[in-house]
Amino acid sequence: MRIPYRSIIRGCQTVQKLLQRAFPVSPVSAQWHQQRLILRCMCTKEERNHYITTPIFYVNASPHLGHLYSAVLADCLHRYRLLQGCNSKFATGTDEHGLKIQQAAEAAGKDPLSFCTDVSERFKHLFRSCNVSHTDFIRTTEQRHRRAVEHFWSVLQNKGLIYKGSYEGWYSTQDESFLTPQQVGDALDSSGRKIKVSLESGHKVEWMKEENFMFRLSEFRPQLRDWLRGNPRAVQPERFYQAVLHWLQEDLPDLSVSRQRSRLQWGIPVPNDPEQTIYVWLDALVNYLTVAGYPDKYSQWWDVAHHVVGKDILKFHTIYWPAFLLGAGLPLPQVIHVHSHWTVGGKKMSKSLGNVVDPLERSQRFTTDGMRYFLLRQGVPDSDCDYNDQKLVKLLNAELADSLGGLLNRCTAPSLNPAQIYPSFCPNSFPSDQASRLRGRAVTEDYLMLTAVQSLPAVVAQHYESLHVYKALEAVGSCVRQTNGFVQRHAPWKLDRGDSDDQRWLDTIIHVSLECLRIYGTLLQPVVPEIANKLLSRLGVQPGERSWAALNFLPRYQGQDCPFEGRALGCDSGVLFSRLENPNAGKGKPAKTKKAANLM
Ligand SMILES: Nc1ncnc2c1ncn2[C@@H]1O[C@H](COP(=O)(O)OP(=O)(O)OP(=O)(O)O)[C@@H](O)[C@H]1O
Repeated sequence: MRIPYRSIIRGCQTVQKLLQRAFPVSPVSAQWHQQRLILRCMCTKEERNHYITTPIFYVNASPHLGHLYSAVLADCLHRYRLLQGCNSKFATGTDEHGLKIQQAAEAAGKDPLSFCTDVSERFKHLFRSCNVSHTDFIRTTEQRHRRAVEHFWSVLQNKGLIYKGSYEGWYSTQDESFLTPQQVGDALDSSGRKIKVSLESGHKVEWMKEENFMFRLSEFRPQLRDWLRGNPRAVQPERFYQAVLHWLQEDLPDLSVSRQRSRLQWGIPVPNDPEQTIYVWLDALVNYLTVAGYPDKYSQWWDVAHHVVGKDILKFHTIYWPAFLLGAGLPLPQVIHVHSHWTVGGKKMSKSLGNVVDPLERSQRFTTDGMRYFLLRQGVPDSDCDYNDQKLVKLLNAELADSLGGLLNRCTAPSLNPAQIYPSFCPNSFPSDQASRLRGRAVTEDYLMLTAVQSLPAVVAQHYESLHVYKALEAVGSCVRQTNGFVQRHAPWKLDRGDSDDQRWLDTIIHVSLECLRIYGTLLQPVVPEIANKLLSRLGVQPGERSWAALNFLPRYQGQDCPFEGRALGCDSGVLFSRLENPNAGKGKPAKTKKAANLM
């Protein structure tokens, strides 16, 4: 049985109330126990496998920032699952068939396969450079995929769901999409000629009339509605779920699933009918099954599939794809996570429009983790986000260089930490029981900070799971600010080292701050793996001590042993994140570090 995360949280909230009754003097204790409970429940045996996919990207041109965004969102979810101790399969790849590619290859004077190989390699290179840790990269021109598509087609055909018919209507080659008359409007092309366009994408459409194979999509409307009504979290966020339900109120005509071979040669031929080529979207969507192992052994992964897709392909993933799967008698994806678009000057960044930001060049200029952090910190699944270099530099300097990097500098600076160790925690200076608090040196804000950091893993987990990564990063950022405030408030550099009480308090301040940093570093691994590694290595946290289960914040406060206390810090490999220059001031060279300035 799977226990949804929300039920765990609700259950934990009930348990928290009971614990608060059991530990009336220390609400923090109750939270500590709540967190343990959540950590233990996180990855139950039944939830061990996860299969995460990005869309496969169309290779009609080089990758842009929007593609990298889809990939790092999915990568973040995959890395988070691994941290939880789950088995996670993470697939991405390239979509290589269709008329657009046939035409692009012709224009480039190349044969389609070498054209595809060339662009596919660019996607692979980008993902490698940006630490996208996919476990499979599929190309739809591979033999394993052709076999899966042919099998899938035969299953649908044997069930009587595909029939030979005649399609007449509007078609957008640019979107590889069929449109109803209501989805089409008038426009003028660049030379002022009247044309018909898709109202949604603005791309040109043409009237198409040809004999081809049709899929009985209309039969699936009731089943699709039942699925969505019974699974209100199947499409997230909510606004996209509502959009799909709305579409399902309208007519759902049967769908053409092949093109005449005379028009489209670059694709998989329909089994037993060499005059027809399989529709590129049916071909592309089956990639998720191919990677899971279809048609052989696939249920281990297929039963736990999560798709991450842009809103431009919502209909394909929430109507066509589930209908094909229902037709083939296969389970539906668990969740379809939808995200909005990166825009430039308010317009969707798109290969066809050419208004693209080169993600490779930007990640070289602003670092890989800088780009990952910016995309995940600013990208909001529900609404579009405009890309801007200045905004990026400002955000990275404030949050990674000054706030997080500054905190690490302070706590590891030889001036404050001459022994370069994880110093001791003194329970008398920071007592956990209410009665002794007046005798300690910690103040109310310090206790509030502990409570915030204590509950941070559960907060972050919830946001990672729903792919609201920006909310997770907001929560981490707020705790980092509180920890900086803690250090600033007690100004350890002003304490008298000759006084044993002051020295114990100084050590406690540093111990607590390092513990906070350890939690931040562990939680940030899915977003900024290199920075998190640098931070945790500097703290002396070993690779085996970086999992979700190892979070266990500030055990000394609970009277337990802390494995880090007294341990030597790792070596100093420089500032955590070098400040970037404003792109207007110079061409994005790393600015002088503010290491000294960050110290006090
Ligand atoms: N501007 C964007 N912002 C966020 N994600 C995007 C953006 N553009 C594309 N994507 C991601 O890439 C997926 C597939 O995009 P596709 O390969 O069609 O790129 P495109 O630039 O939209 O191409 P085209 O302009 O040829 O339609 C989208 O579903 C989405 O996941």
